[in-house]
Amino acid sequence: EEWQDRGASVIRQQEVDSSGQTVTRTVKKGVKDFNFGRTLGEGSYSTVLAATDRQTLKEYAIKVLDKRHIIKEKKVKYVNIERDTLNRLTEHPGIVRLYYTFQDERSLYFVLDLASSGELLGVLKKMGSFDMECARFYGAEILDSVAYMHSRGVIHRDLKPENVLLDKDMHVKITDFGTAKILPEPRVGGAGSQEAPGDPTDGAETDRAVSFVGTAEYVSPELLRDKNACKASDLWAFGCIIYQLLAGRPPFKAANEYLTFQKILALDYTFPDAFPEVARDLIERLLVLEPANRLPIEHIRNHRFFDGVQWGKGLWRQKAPRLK
Ligand SMILES: Nc1ncnc2c1ncn2[C@@H]1O[C@H](COP(=O)(O)OP(=O)(O)OP(=O)(O)O)[C@@H](O)[C@H]1O
Ligand SMILES: O=C(O)C[C@H](Cc1nc2cc(Cl)cc(Cl)c2[nH]1)c1ccc(Cl)cc1
Repeated sequence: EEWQDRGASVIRQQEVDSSGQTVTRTVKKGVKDFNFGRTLGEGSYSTVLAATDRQTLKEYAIKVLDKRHIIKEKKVKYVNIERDTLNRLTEHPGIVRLYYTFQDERSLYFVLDLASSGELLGVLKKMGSFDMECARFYGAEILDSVAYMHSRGVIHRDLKPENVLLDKDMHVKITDFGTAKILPEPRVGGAGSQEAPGDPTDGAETDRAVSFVGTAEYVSPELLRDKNACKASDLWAFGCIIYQLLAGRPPFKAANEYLTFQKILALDYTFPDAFPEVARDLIERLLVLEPANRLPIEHIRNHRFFDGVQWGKGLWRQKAPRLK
């Protein structure tokens, strides 16, 4: 039997020895337990490699960060936020799972689920755009994953097709939690415990200097206006993603970031001709300037756009639709 202390790299294994005694061995996972393979990609502060556990032969993605670089670039906070956030999000198929973290003298290591089919953005670019069946399936898996994150008090804050990875069966694995926000535990019975998703008191960035702004095309108006991100900010990004899956481009895109921000604040976007009406209706209820007026997740699940979707385990067990 094997259980592991979340996030630490300590694994305890129980075995029964020859005299019938139960023995618990403490095993520390480290670099030498893995065979490293091809490079899956590079980040600003990281390299992600495919790797195989030499004992179990299980395949992982290992994100390697250079300590000196992390310290020099003042990214220590982001690395520890990524670790703490992933440690809270361990029970959902749509979130890249963190198995262990460890370090050696030079580097830090995140041992993660391997998402071997790359980024949703890459697949979307290859297809041009998705048909309604594919947009509905990927929209549903992303929404189900966001609902789980929010239920665990986590706001992603940088949802976009690059951060939606795909596993070998073409199911969603959301990644990149270094810029997520972990909401303070709601006070039991206190005024704040009835928070609405768009309620600015729901643990939004209270410090004056905003610590993080997402990616221009998906940034919410409240983050641009009041420097406050809330759960509903992820629903704004979700609306942008659904639009992009069907249109092949995001709703707010201009020649530079400043002009993109102007379009967002002015809600200046249009739908291409022949854009499916049921998708248009959903998007119009998500791309709403006032966060509290955006459709809450339970209402999104019941929207006509998702008619026919089996929510829950069925969604994750079914075969992903063939991209056409
Ligand atoms: N679990 C994973 N499985 C497969 N590929 C991954 C996984 N995690 C990241 N990658 C790929 O590795 C690359 C680097 O990812 P990483 O998260 O280290 O940096 P990033 O977030 O893409 O870049 P930045 O740090 O600049 O935001 C990305 O292109 C991503 O597609
Ligand atoms: O063992 C743990 O889980 C806790 C450590 C905490 C930690 N040790 C660090 C050392 C350095 Cl130099 C930089 C960062 Cl960001 C560091 N973060 C850790 C190790 C590896 C990773 Cl990927 C994240 C955090």
